[in-house]
Amino acid sequence: MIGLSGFYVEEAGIIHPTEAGLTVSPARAAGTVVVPSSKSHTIRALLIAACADGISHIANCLDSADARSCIAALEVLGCSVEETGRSATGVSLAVTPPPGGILSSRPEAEPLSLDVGNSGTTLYLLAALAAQREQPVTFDGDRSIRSRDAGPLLKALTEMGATLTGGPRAPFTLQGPLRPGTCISFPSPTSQFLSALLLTAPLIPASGPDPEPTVLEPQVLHERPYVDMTCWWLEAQHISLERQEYQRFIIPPGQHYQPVRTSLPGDYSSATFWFAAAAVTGGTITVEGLEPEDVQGDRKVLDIFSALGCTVQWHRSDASTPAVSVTGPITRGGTFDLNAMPDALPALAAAACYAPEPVSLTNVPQAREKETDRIDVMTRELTALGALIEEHPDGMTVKPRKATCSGQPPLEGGTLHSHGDHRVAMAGAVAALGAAAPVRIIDAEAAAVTYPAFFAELARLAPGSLLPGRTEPPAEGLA
Ligand SMILES: O=C(O)C1=C[C@@H](OP(=O)(O)O)[C@@H](O)[C@H](O)C1
Ligand SMILES: C=C(OP(=O)(O)O)C(=O)O
Repeated sequence: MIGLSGFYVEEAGIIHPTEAGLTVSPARAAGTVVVPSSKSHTIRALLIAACADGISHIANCLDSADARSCIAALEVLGCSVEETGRSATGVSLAVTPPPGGILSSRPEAEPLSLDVGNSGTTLYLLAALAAQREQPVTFDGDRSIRSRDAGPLLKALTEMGATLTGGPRAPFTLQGPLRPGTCISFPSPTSQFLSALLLTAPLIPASGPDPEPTVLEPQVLHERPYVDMTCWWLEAQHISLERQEYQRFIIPPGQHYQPVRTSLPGDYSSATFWFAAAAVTGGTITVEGLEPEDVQGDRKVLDIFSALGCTVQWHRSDASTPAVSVTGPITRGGTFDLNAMPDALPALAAAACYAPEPVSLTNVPQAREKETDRIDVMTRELTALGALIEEHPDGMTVKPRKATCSGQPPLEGGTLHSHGDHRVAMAGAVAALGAAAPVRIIDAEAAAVTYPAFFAELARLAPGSLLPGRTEPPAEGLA
């Protein structure tokens, strides 16, 4: 325990908000930060390891609520997951699948219940894998998970042979086995449905010497880079797969996963909050831990900050790890298609409040189907702080207020509710850095879903932004 205050409790480098919420005061953000490991890579690595023939050793796995939800679900399926090391950005894990693997089971075995917490990636990807088991497995999660529609994925799995009870939202129960040789045409408004079937199809047992492949034909597909990430993992696993762009995937059954032995890169979606903090406050933030050429689609947010007039610079030398700096402020507006990077919407919406020209975030209807309806929630919460936002079915336009043009802070301060969404909580904190007065963030602890150390890092990078020792936000003005 480092210290206790009216606003937060800091323990082992993590700031826990008190019940009153966490108050973020206007402050300039600058400095260097190492971001935590990628959530999307971590969950894929863990799932592949859980299905592999042998023990995996995965370095720099994300240590966050979503990652822990995935691990807990795999443990219920019989995996042993042991921490073998720890760094500032992640944990090293040894993953030992149960004898026969997590996909084998007897039909008469007791049904199992998995709680995926807040993790949609775990829910969808693991539901498809577990649908191969002959033992029924029930999936459930928190309120947000119970509101997310898994219908198209569940329908595809039943067409492949699974028996479904409940749905289309959690809780639902799946019982296998799946059969090879089906051709499935399905909408994948979240790329996670396609990723789930791509990870599952190779492992379906082959029936006979010349088994028919599984053919996947997604009809509507958002977030293509996440599909590329899944295919990147399958390629690393030497899985044979024939692919026609994003239209058709032909996957022979009877394949196997090998133990994973790798170290995972940092998370571009988490880094986006620091890029946005630099853009809002006009400081320079250097982010370490990211792979410049990684398959993560949110890598492209750097192009957006550049188009908004920020300076983006990669620092690469043989002697040091790569780092990227973003320097604000935002000097221009623009229109940006976020279809490939829906998770960037909350941070970009917060940063857009500080643009001198309109910023439109478009073609991202699936952002309404995340932990919250992020288009609606970000519009409402930023508007309550003084922003001028027009909501569209597939995005939003953030307009400059007169105040912005006259040099006044564009946001007034006040209260922002995260609605339990980690990215809304962190985006709210970023928005607060440039406001005229402090912003109290309700449910700030949601940040722990992907970035438990976020507020501790904010306190370090933006001195004065978090005020220990007070029980109420200052009535007016800068603290
Ligand atoms: O496949 C993945 O790892 C993810 C895909 C995206 O979700 P959706 O496909 O639900 O949009 C993204 O929002 C989520 O953070 C991770
Ligand atoms: C949408 C997200 O995650 P998930 O779908 O895994 O809950 C996210 O992290 O923003």
